[in-house]
Amino acid sequence: MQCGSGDEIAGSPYLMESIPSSSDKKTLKRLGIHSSLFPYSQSGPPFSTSVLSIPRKKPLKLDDGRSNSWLEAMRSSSPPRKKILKEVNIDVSSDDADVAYLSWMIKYPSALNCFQQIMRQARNKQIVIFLDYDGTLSPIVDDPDRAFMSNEMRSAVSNVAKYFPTAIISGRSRDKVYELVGLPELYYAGSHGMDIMLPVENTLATNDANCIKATDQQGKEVNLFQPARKFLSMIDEVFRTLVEKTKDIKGAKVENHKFCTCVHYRNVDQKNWSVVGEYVVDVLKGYPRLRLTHGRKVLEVRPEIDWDKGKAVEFLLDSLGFSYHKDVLPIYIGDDRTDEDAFKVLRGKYNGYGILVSAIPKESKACFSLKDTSQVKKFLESLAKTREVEEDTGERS
Ligand SMILES: O=P(O)(O)OC[C@H]1O[C@H](O[C@H]2O[C@H](CO)[C@@H](O)[C@H](O)[C@H]2O)[C@H](O)[C@@H](O)[C@@H]1O
Repeated sequence: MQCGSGDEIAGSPYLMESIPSSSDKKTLKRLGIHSSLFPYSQSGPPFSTSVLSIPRKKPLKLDDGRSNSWLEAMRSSSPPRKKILKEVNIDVSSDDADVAYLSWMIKYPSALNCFQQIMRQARNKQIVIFLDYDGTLSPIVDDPDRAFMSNEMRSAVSNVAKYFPTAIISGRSRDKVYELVGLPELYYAGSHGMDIMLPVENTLATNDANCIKATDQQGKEVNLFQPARKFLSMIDEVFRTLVEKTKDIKGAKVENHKFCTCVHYRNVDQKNWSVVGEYVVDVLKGYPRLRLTHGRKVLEVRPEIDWDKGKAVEFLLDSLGFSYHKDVLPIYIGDDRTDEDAFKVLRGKYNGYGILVSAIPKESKACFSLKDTSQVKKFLESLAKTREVEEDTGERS
């Protein structure tokens, strides 16, 4: 089965060269984020190293190469393509951009073009679908409160869930993403996987110390797996401090996602990005058990626990009874750096497929790509249709 580079999944995509992004460097610099906040080696792909750890006692510095990579990652965190090209002062025609995108697709082929191959690989396996929300099911918009998914997308997701276990894994709070998606038949994980809702019959979750019983939106008893429970009040405190700190920065918006909080800078004048970055870093100096990551024009504060979207995928697969890797083909569709943790887990352990949603070339651990949310919808529709036909013709029962 082909994955990315056109070779077998095992190994080959890693042999490809990274696509460097100088725009990210500039962005982080503008955000005033300090290099000592970024303890990871930058020799690998930028996404997999996108976690900022707040230093315990070290002074903050901004002057080594590592911070530049982090800055680059921040800068490139948002299409549209034309704007990005303008931001990095590259004089390219759209033809050049198209060529760059097409070359990138050699490594990350379209999941639509490779659909038959994906289905062949799924033969005799249970497909499990994982979906990110923002930028995957809903287009990126300026106001996070208005990031709605279309009814057509909702029905595509609902159809897929008729045939395959389907989970949403979002950086938003679980309640918020449930409200936006509104499909009770799905599994939901909010706060980057730190808040997972499972049926009460799920014994794996029931036996875990991080698990509590609760009721869902329909009043049904459920298990909630919340590995960062003890950080609840700390996150709330940081949220309130960040709201206060950034209240005079026009366009800054702070969201409370229960187990993490974030500061949006999408609508902040670029000359003030460094102020936003400095304020967040300043606040976090008082909280050594929290760390900083970033998404698309957003700085995210979360507990420094060994948990991310990748861990959430593993937990959900185990909980749903798919611990035996050969029986399952997990597919994860996402657009964000935080989704890279999940892509990595899928590749490494399950021979599953990460699909990156991106209209611009980006280095990723995904195997395939889709250009935008409309292609995501098409892919989901094809999955449901294919399985429906297979069941109708008795090819699969
Ligand atoms: O994991 P996700 O479901 O992708 O959530 C990640 C973040 O998504 C939201 O922010 C992003 O989308 C907004 C609406 O399109 C956009 O305005 C913002 O710039 C993006 O970063 C959400 O508001 C964040 O809290 C999530 O962490």
